[in-house]
Amino acid sequence: MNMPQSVRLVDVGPRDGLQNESQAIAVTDKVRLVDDLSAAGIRHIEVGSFVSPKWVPQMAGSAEVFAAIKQHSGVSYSALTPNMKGLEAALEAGVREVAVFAAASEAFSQRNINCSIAESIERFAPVLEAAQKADVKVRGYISCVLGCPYQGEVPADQVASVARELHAMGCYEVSLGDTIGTGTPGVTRALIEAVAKHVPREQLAGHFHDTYGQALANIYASLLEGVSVFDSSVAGLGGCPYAKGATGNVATEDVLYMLNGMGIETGIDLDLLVNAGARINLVLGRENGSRVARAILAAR
Ligand SMILES: CC(C)(COP(=O)([O-])OP(=O)([O-])OC[C@H]1O[C@@H](n2cnc3c(N)ncnc32)[C@H](O)[C@@H]1OP(=O)([O-])[O-])[C@@H](O)C(=O)NCCC(=O)NCCSC(=O)C[C@@](C)(O)CC(=O)[O-]
Repeated sequence: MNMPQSVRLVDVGPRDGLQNESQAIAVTDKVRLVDDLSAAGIRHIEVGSFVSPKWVPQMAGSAEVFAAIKQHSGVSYSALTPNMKGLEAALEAGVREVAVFAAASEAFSQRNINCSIAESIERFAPVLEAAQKADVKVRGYISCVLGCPYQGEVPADQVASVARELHAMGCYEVSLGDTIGTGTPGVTRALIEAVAKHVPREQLAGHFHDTYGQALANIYASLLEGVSVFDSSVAGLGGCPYAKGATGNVATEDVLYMLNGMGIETGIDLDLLVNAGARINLVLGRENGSRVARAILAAR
């Protein structure tokens, strides 16, 4: 397998990162974060979610955020939509890319979206159909691909089967989520091999939380398997409201530093990205979750 020469980083900080914050965050701060990320050269930004505000209150203002961000051509600004209600709200807000989200674990599916895996796939079918009619791209997520906070081990075959369904129903990319960050490089490679029997590697993405400090190693393992799209959060923002103790996604700055060192192209400016992370940390009163950013900021 050839190592990819370029990588697309999807910054999920404004959504996966901020969804977990209990303090109120002003729309202007969310907008600033998205605009800072696009200015740093991020070409895919997950801006928010159209989900129940009772379940995830922090994402309630997503339509306002979409209305206020500066949208640049060549940048995809996406949002989560778990059902038709979410898709309708996203379309009304002018969103051009959405994501449906399933799980590979029944227990997590129930806690996260209040239905079984099979029911979630049924709910997604009209979302895919309506999105395609509106010429809106749909990405698919699978949570708990390398372990579940409620069920423990998750068989790779189960992940592969959900990935096959999402791909077959029209998701242009399937993002494999290590929600609780327990995966290690060997199982990551085995998982990609199992899933790649059903979904081409060029249509897979890795979404690693860094709870156990394994995310960069798992990204390297995924690169060896030919995966060239990774989700990450600037400054390592976030966690997951339905996975107790989960820390944020791997920090975008840390992934970028590794890719730069390997000569892999991303189009992202590390210094501008560090500034974006530093600014949102100031707003949140939070310590920077990126080791690379901490080192760069200390050296400045
Ligand atoms: C999926 C539902 C809505 C089902 O929730 P439900 O309660 O089963 O839905 P329902 O259809 O019975 O509706 C109940 C209420 O929610 C409303 N409702 C229904 N749908 C919507 C909507 N789209 N937007 C706004 N409101 C909505 C609906 O109108 C109704 O309002 P009420 O009559 O009670 O006032 C709920 O479980 C939910 O919103 N869950 C949120 C899940 C979520 O956002 N989780 C975090 C993101 S996933 C993630 O972080 C993992 C990922 C992707 O990053 C990968 C990884 O790392 O693993």
